Amino acid sequence: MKIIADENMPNAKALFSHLGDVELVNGRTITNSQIKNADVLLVRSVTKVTRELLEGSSVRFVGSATIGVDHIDLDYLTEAGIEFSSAPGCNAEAVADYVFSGLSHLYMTKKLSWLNKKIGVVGYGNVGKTVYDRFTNLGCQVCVYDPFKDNEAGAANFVALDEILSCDVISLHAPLTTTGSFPSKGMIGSKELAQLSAGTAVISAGRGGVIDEEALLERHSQLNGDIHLVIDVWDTEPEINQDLVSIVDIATPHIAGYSKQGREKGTWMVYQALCRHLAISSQSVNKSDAISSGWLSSIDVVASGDQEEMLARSVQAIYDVARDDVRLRFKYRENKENNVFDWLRKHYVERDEFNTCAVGAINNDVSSLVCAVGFSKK
Ligand SMILES: NC(=O)c1ccc[n+]([C@@H]2O[C@H](COP(=O)([O-])OP(=O)(O)OC[C@H]3O[C@@H](n4cnc5c(N)ncnc54)[C@H](O)[C@@H]3O)[C@@H](O)[C@H]2O)c1
Ligand SMILES: O=C(O)[C@H](O)[C@H](O)COP(=O)(O)O
Repeated sequence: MKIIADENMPNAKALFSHLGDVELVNGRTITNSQIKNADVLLVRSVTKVTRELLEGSSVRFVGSATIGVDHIDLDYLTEAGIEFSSAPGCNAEAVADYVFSGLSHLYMTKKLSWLNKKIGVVGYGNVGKTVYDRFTNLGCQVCVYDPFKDNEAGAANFVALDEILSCDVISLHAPLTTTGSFPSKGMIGSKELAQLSAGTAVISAGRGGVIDEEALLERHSQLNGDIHLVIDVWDTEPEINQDLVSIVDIATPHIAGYSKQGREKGTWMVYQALCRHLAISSQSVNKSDAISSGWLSSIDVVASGDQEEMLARSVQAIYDVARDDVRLRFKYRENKENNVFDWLRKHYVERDEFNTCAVGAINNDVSSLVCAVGFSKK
C-alpha cells in the first residue's frame, strides 16, 4: 500500500510505516501526478483536496490531521466513494492556550485587564467550548454566539452576534464557510466592526476570511488604534496583509493549534481512523508513545496578589505568544526565505500544552485559577 503524507505531519513515518510505504511530500504543492498510484493521502490544512487533485488516482482514503475541513471537497469525496477522516478537537487545547497567552501578553504589555470583563466567544465547537469553559471556570462573564448550537438550552449562555460585539474581549472560533444559512466568510465586516467600542480586544484564531481585513484596518484607524488585536489566521495565506501585521499587537503564522501534543494527536487520530478503515488493529502503537509529555512537568506558584499577573506569569512559563510574533516580524524583515509564512510553520519551535504541566500553589484559590486556565492539578 502506498501512503502519501504531508512532510509536516509529525510521527507519520513512525506510525504509518507498518501499514505501507510512506512518502513524505510538501503539502502545499501536491499534484495529481504525485498521488496517482497512492492508496492513502494524508494531509494538513494547506492541501486543497479537490476533484482536480484526486480524479484518476487510486486513493481510497484521505485523512486530514486537522480540525478545520474547509480545504476538503467533502461532496466530491462522498461522490467518489473515498473515505475521509479528520481529527476533530485534536488541537482545541492548543488554541485555547493561544487565546490565554494572547490575553496574558496584552495584560503584561498594556495592562489590559480581561478577568472581570465581558467575554464573547464565536463558535461553540471543540475549540469554542474549551475557550468558553476556561473563561467560565475563571469566573468571567462569558457569552457565546453559535447559530447552529443555540438550541442546546442550558449548555451555555447563547446570545445574538450583536451582543458578542459589545463585549470587551471577542474570541473567534467559527470555521470558514461560504454556503448554508450562516456562512462565516466576512461575518465580521464593517457593519459588525462599527459596533466594537474603543478598547475591545479581538482574538482571531479560527480561519482567515471570517474577519474582513480591509474593514478591520479601517475600524482600527477610526478608533485611533484603540483596539487590541491578536491575529493568527489570515485571509490570503500563505501571503499575509502586511498593513494588518503592522497594526496588530500579535501576528502569528496560523500556529494557534501548533502545540506538540495537538499536532501529535492529529496524526494519532488519523492513524486510528485509517486502521479502522483497513480493519487492522491500531494496538501496535500505544497512544502514550505517540503523544509526548511536556518539558516542564510542574510549576509552583508562590505569589498571588494581582491575579491577572499571576495567571500571565504562569501561562508565559509554558507559552509566550510574543515569541511567535517576534519571529514572524523578524523573518519578514529579513525576507531571506521564499515563502516566509510556510517557512515559519515548517520550522516552528514547538510548544507544550498547559495541561502537560501540573500546578502547585500557595493556596487553593490560586491553584483553582491556574488550573482553570488549562493547567493540570498537582
Ligand atoms: N488557528 C489554528 O491553528 C486553528 C486550530 C484549530 C482549529 N482552527 C479553526 O477553528 C475552527 C473551529 O474549530 P472547532 O474544533 O471548534 O470546530 P467544530 O467543528 O468543533 O466547531 C465549529 C463550531 O462553529 C459553529 N459555527 C459554524 N458557523 C458559524 C457561524 N457562522 N457563526 C458562529 N458559529 C458558527 C458550528 O456550529 C460549530 O459549533 C475550525 O473549523 C478551524 O477552521 C484553527
Ligand atoms: O484546522 C486545524 O486543525 C488547524 O488550523 C491546523 O493546526 C492548521 O495547521 P496545518 O494543517 O496548516 O499545518
